[in-house]
Amino acid sequence: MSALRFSSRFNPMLSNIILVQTKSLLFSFSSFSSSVRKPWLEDELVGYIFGKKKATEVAHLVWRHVLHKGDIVIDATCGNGYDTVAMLKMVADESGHGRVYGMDIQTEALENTSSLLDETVTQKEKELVKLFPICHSRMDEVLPENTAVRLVAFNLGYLPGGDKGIITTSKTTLLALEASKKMLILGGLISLVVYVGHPGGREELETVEAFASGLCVDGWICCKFQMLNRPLAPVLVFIFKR
Ligand SMILES: C[S@@+](CC[C@H](N)C(=O)[O-])C[C@H]1O[C@@H](n2cnc3c(N)ncnc32)[C@H](O)[C@@H]1O
Repeated sequence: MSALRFSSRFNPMLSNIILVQTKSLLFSFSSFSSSVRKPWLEDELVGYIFGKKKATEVAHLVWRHVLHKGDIVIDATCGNGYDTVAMLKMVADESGHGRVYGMDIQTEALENTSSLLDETVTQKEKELVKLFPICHSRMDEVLPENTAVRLVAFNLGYLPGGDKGIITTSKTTLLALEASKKMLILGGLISLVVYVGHPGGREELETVEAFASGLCVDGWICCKFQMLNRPLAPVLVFIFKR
């Protein structure tokens, strides 16, 4: 596993130091998804490195690099719906193709997601979203058999503004990762934003890392983005199926 260090010495105002542990750099994704250079992706990564972009923004940019109109995607943790809306915008097309299968164990989260969809997308686009009040470990039960999934996204932890006691857990996250692995098509991505500041968060990150580290190099590219001097900052993990 290679490691790159980006230090803030180019700009003394900035204090972030980032460790990028990767079996291959993020840019390797481009050789599989498109040969066209995407300067905005570079901008977002540089923004993240210099503390101007959030982990979720980087995740959305990476999704945009992988997704096409008409794709089928899974939001494994709908929460307040921001990720659902972001991925819907990337896959929805005029002909009504593209699907977002969203799930959350809290009905409050699904209601928030539904309200955000009402506010931000058209009724036709909203019809492309299917929401399920279930644990993401059961995702294979709600998707039609042999569905070709391009993206499974996890934004782990608790519902912002909700009950902080209801959180994702290592056990069900691992089961959901195993299910995602089976459903993903070649060129697909499992994307995780992992929070470590709450009880169980660090253990959950270790579970995610162990899962990703165990995938064969021939079939998968697995990388992690982590702030070194902000130990409670969210960690980004991308698992790309070659
Ligand atoms: C950090 S929030 C997600 C934020 C969301 N993606 C957004 O854009 O607003 C994490 C969500 O995961 C949900 N969750 C917890 N355990 C879950 C499970 N086993 N299956 C599905 N969702 C779960 C929580 O209810 C919470 O709404």
